[in-house]
Amino acid sequence: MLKWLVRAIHAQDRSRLEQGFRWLYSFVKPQKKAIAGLLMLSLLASALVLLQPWLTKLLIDNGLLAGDYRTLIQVAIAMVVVGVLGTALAGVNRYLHTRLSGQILFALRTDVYAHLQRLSPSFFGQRRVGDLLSRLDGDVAAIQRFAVDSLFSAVSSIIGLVGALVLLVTLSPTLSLLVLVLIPLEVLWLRWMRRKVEHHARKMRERSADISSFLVETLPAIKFIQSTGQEGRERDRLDGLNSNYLGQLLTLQVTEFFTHAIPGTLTSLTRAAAFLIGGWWVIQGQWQLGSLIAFSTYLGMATGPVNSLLGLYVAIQRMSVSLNRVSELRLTDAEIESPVEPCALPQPLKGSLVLEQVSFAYEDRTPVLNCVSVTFPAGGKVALAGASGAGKSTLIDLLQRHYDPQQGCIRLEGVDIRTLALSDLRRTIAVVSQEITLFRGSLADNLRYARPDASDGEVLKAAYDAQLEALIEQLPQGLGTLLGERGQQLSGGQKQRIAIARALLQQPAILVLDEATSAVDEKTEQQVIAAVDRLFAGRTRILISHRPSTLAGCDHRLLLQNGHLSAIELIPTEVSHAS
Ligand SMILES: Nc1ncnc2c1ncn2[C@@H]1O[C@H](COP(=O)(O)OP(=O)(O)OP(=O)(O)O)[C@@H](O)[C@H]1O
Repeated sequence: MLKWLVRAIHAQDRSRLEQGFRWLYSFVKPQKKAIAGLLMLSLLASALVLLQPWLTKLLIDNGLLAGDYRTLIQVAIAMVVVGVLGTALAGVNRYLHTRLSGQILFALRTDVYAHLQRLSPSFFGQRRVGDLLSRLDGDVAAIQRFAVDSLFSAVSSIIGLVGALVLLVTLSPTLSLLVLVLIPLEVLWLRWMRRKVEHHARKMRERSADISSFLVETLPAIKFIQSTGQEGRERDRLDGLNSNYLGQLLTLQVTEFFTHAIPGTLTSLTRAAAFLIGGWWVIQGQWQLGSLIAFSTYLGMATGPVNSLLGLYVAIQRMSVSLNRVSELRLTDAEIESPVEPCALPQPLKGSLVLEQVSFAYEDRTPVLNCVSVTFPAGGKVALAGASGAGKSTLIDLLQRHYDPQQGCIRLEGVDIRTLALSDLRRTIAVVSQEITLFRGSLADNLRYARPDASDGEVLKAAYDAQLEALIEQLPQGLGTLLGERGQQLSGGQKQRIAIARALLQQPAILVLDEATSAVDEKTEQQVIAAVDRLFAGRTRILISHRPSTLAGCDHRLLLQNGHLSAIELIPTEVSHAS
């Protein structure tokens, strides 16, 4: 079944699509019972729909034309009962269907999101956020719609088609031959059109991703755009992107229109032919009027499902485009994985870090670190200096395993960090970097981000230690004040101190301050560093800064230059000295 489906789609990368379908099926499978229940309801609903024209036939032939008023009343009551039952069933169906759709949609989206969480910064560096958004949102929804809606549409179409065909043949086997001409013609047409629809659907999703990317990029930069007076240019860019999208949308609409219009016209022609032939028989007295009306209704009911079954083909094409785009994300391997059986962190953890012959280069770039060996002694306060772009932040990224070195090894307390659980490693080394991440929520929520279980007292103490007292007093609801999106109402220095308070709460064995106090004045910086020294006395601290005053109080000083680390002052190291 799967292989047939993949072959039918004519995908370029069949194995990826096959994997995509398997993935999709793993979400549909647990809902088997709910799906079976809904299918039963659909079956009942379809049977009720099929019953209506037959009741009309009985009403005309056995009631009206036969002059039998009793039958007329009975059929009319039956029609009301069938109508009410059908409406009730449709309501229940709709509720259960929406619930099932939602459950599958959210499970799919959470799964893709969880996979993205495992990918390294280099993946996100190469991707546009807008494109990721459109895959997580639009494409996942398109896949879910296919998985649930199309399944039910297919089942009710098949029931409708088979039921209508049986009733057509019952009413007139000869006239039913018309369907044999109609269906092959429709199939031929739709086979021809399907590639065009697939092509235009893919293009349209790409244009939509362009708009999302534009908005994601420019909305956070509105202030910069205003300062540089480029509002008009950005509006023009958006106009351009909008008209590209509209152009593609219209092309798709026109293609889809013709895809469905021709089968629709063929259906009308067939019905007209049925009326001409069947009508002649009625005039000749060879057939009953009720039968002709019922036949014409069933003919519409038979061609409807044929159209939607063939439309399903188009839906599969479109869904396969989305499934491919989502599969591409899902099949991107995480470069950094937690080991299957991680080593336990040595206890008590003193916090020594050793780099042994570490070399690292970003893809296709010159090496940032070249055979670097160095020890960050447990409990020491080490300054890491170096020109902008020398690779200081990269070195810190290696410590937290956002990347792995191409050569050499990094040891925490003598243990290769690649053998540790990622969560243990990252909990042990807290990094306060230049870019501060703040989320929607209160100041207290943001402070306890890395330690959600911290008590109010602990949060307040960490905030005071990070010199946030003045800010808390100034905010209308103190720690409970909502910070808004990305903490835009805060100064750079305030954000930095929030990040330091977070690290204080986390109580890591190793604390890295990567230009973490660059935005505060020197006096506040001295106070923050003094608090860090007091609270982290005996723990390993690595300070990166361009300010001599920040680096002055360090036990050891290192200079990163041209991929090599040299000691400004001697640091005892077990492996070799700073190379
Ligand atoms: N994701 C990346 N992909 C490719 N190259 C990168 C990436 N991140 C950084 N680089 C490059 O690696 C080099 C080191 O960058 P890094 O950010 O580590 O320097 P830094 O010493 O921390 O600089 P600064 O003091 O300005 O923060 C730079 O040349 C930078 O352009």
